[in-house]
This record gives sequence, structure tokens and C-alpha cells, in this order.
Amino acid sequence: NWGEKRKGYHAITRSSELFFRSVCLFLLLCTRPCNLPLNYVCTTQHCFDHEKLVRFTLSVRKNYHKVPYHNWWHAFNVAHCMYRMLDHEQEIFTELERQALIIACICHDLDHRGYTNQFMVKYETALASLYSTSVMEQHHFNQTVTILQQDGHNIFDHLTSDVYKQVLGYIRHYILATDLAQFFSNHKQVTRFCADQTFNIENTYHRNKLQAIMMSACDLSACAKTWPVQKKTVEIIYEEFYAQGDLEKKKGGVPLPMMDRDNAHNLPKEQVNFLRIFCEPLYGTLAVIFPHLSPLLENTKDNIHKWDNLAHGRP
Ligand SMILES: O=c1ccn(-c2cccc(OC(F)(F)F)c2)nc1-c1nc(Cl)[nH]c1-c1ccccc1
Ligand SMILES: [Zn+2]
Repeated sequence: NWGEKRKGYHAITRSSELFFRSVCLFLLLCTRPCNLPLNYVCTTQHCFDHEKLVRFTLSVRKNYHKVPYHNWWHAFNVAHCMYRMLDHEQEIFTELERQALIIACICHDLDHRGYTNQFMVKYETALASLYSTSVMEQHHFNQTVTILQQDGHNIFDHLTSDVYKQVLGYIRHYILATDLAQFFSNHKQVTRFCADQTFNIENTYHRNKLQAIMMSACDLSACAKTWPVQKKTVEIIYEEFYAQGDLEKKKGGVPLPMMDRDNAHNLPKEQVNFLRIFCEPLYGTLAVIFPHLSPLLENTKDNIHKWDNLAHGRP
């Protein structure tokens, strides 16, 4: 379960962590049927060329910056969460959707510099001049395509051109769904389908909205892990937020209170709000559709309780 796995995990040293990551990543993506040559790793229908998969994965890892939070380790955790989420639901999504979901997770924050979309737009960065909405998420997708187009990196080049376009369309939709600004609309749609019991997994629109909130759920999954992981991860996230706030002050701007280290005493209250506004509704809806995900909701509720105790000076 989510709790036990996590406790054991901390015992792993840094170096074996790296080994753990790369081994798991290949286990995440595919299992190779024994009757296929060694250089292929396959899921049931679509085979990845092993060498291309290694080259692609290492290039993806190289294109994450060493920022406090939005780094390779975050991308790996998000992909691991999606793998565990799909592990129980193999039959409802197609092979192509499952591959696209995992690849989208590992690529969803490619080339993140540790600054938010709001910051990129406010300070008129080059990327903000390229995209009018979801600036970083569109860049993350663009980076994904750029890596796929490098020699020997195209893990999808065995697909027909129509299926290739389809899988890239999936990946683009999934990565753009990780823009928190899209969360409320996506979540509201899925909640409405559940409330009026019209949710139909065969309906493409319903399917897309469910997959969008699954991406959010994996992206925010540190909010739904046990308290030690949530607390440690939030410290790292706020290290990145405060670095952005410091830069904003240096530019003569006024950062959001959440990004201002002079407001660090408000962090527990901010966390209660964030978990209540985003995470509790998100994991609540997913637990209705996928009951095996209810531990994520329970952990989120427990984390809200612990942040609330801290916010009110209770032990
Ligand atoms: O713990 C948190 C507290 C507050 N916010 C937050 C609150 C409003 C806005 C916002 O987005 C933006 F910063 F981009 F404006 C983020 N995000 C988290 C968080 N927790 C996990 Cl796990 N992932 C994130 C996250 C971080 C950056 C970005 C997205 C998710
Ligand atoms: Zn992310």
C-alpha cells in the first residue's frame, strides 16, 4: 500500500535510488514477452525498441533541471503513481492510452526552470511570448516532441502515421492537463458526470476528462502520500516557491504571499487551503470511480488534519 512502500523507500541510499529509478522505469513502461528478441520491450500489442527506449529515457532525464522540486525525481514519481493507478485498471484504457499516459507523466515538466506560468507571463519571458496559455505545459510538450525527433530516440516510430499522430495527441492532452489552471474545469465535468450518473467510459469526452484529472492526481500525488513524505515534499516545493519570490523581489516586484519567504509562518494554513481546494475533491472523485485509490483520499484527509494542527499550534 502507499504507506508501507514509502517507509521502506527512505532506507534506500542515493546511489541505489538512481538504480531503482531506471530499473523501475523500464518495468513501468513494458514487460517483454519471453518469445521476443532481447532488444525489444513490449506491452501486449506495441513493441518499444529497447535501445531507443533507453536513449529516450536518458535524454528526458537530462532535460530536467536541478531545481529543488520540478526535477527528474518529481517526473519519475508522477510516472510511478500513474503506473500504480493503471495497474488496477488495465482493461479500461487502450494500450496506446496507457503508454501515452506513462510517457506524458515522465515528460510533463520537461525543461521546467522552477518558475510558475504566472511568473513567466508577468516578466515577459521568451517562452511566454510563444504561448498565450499554459505556457510551461505547452513548452513541456514541445520538448517531448523535440526529444522524440532526435536520431534514435523515436520510441513510437514503429507506429503508422495515423496512430503516431493519435499517440502524440494523447500526450499533448495529458501534459496540458497538468496546468493547475485547467484543474477546476476538468474536475467539475467529471464530478457532474458522477453526480448525475451519466459517466460513460466509452464516451471520448468523458474519457478525456477522467484522464486529465488522473494526470492531476499523479502530479499532486505527494499531497496524498503519508505525512513524512508530504511534509518533506512541501518543504522542497516551498524552497522553489521562495526562490521565485526572492527573484521577483530582486526585479522590484511583489510576489504572491505563497511565494514570499517572509510569510513562511502561513505555510501550514496555505497547505490546508491547497489540500482542501485541490486535493481532497480530486482524490474524492477518483475514489468514487476507482475505489482502490481511496488510500490517496485518506492520506490527503490525514495530511489536512496534520497541517491544521500545525496552523493552530497543536502538537
Ligand atoms: O503543495 C502545494 C501548495 C501550493 N501549491 C500551489 C498553490 C496555488 C497555485 C499553484 O500553482 C502555481 F504555483 F503554479 F501557481 C501551486 N502547490 C502545491 C503543490 N503540491 C504538490 Cl504535490 N504539487 C504542487 C504544485 C506546485 C507548483 C505548481 C503546481 C503544483
Ligand atoms: Zn509536475
